[in-house]
Amino acid sequence: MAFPARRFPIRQPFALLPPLQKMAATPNITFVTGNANKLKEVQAILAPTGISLVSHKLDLPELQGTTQSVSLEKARHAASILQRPVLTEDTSLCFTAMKGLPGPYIKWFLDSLGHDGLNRMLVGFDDKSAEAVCTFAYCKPGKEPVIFEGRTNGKIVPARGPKDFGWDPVFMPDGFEQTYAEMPKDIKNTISHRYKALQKVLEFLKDPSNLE
Ligand SMILES: O=c1nc[nH]c2c1ncn2[C@H]1C[C@H](O)[C@@H](COP(=O)(O)OP(=O)(O)OP(=O)(O)O)O1
Ligand SMILES: [Mg+2]
Repeated sequence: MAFPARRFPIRQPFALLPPLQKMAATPNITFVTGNANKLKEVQAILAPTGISLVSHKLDLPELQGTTQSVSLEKARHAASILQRPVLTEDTSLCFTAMKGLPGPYIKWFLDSLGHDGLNRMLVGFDDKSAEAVCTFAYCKPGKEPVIFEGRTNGKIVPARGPKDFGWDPVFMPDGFEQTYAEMPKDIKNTISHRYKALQKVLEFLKDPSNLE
């Protein structure tokens, strides 16, 4: 008997992470980002929790430094401008062969070099592996932010799939034959760097004392 084709090819057994659970108390969270695609993914991942997300578009200055320091500073800045608790997020793409670069500077590399240029950066290296890193920061005005990180390993491949979200077409997560761009959104949203970071954000939000 022929088995139906998989909706998404899997190279090795891969456990999808569980959808996030509904929360008892559902706080209103102000998520500050200038990126509409990030916002859509965060809303989709949080939908089962009942959390309502108020989004605020601010063009925040991004200091140079590690992913963590960029993220901390974005959150401090947003909380001080809006004078309310905020959630911000910074995304890095780290090439192993380049010891973690472009990292938090991926936005500028992608803007200048495009998908093809990101592949060309690795032409001289056998190791095409990369790590997608998502760092959320939650900050109350005048307080120190708390950060939550999610990481997904994969490799850099020639662009495949829709080109509407950043470097999705050139990132193929480990265990899959499809790039982030090719796979259905509901699959990306259960394996992604963003999903894993949001799991940790939710653990934190479950404790009401963290929100006071
Ligand atoms: O899941 C993703 N899949 C593919 N590409 C992605 C993803 N997530 C962020 N990206 C892109 C957007 C930007 O080119 C860079 C991160 O830069 P990053 O500063 O975090 O984002 P951003 O400036 O667009 O929005 P924000 O206002 O939240 O800082 O990687
Ligand atoms: Mg940014």
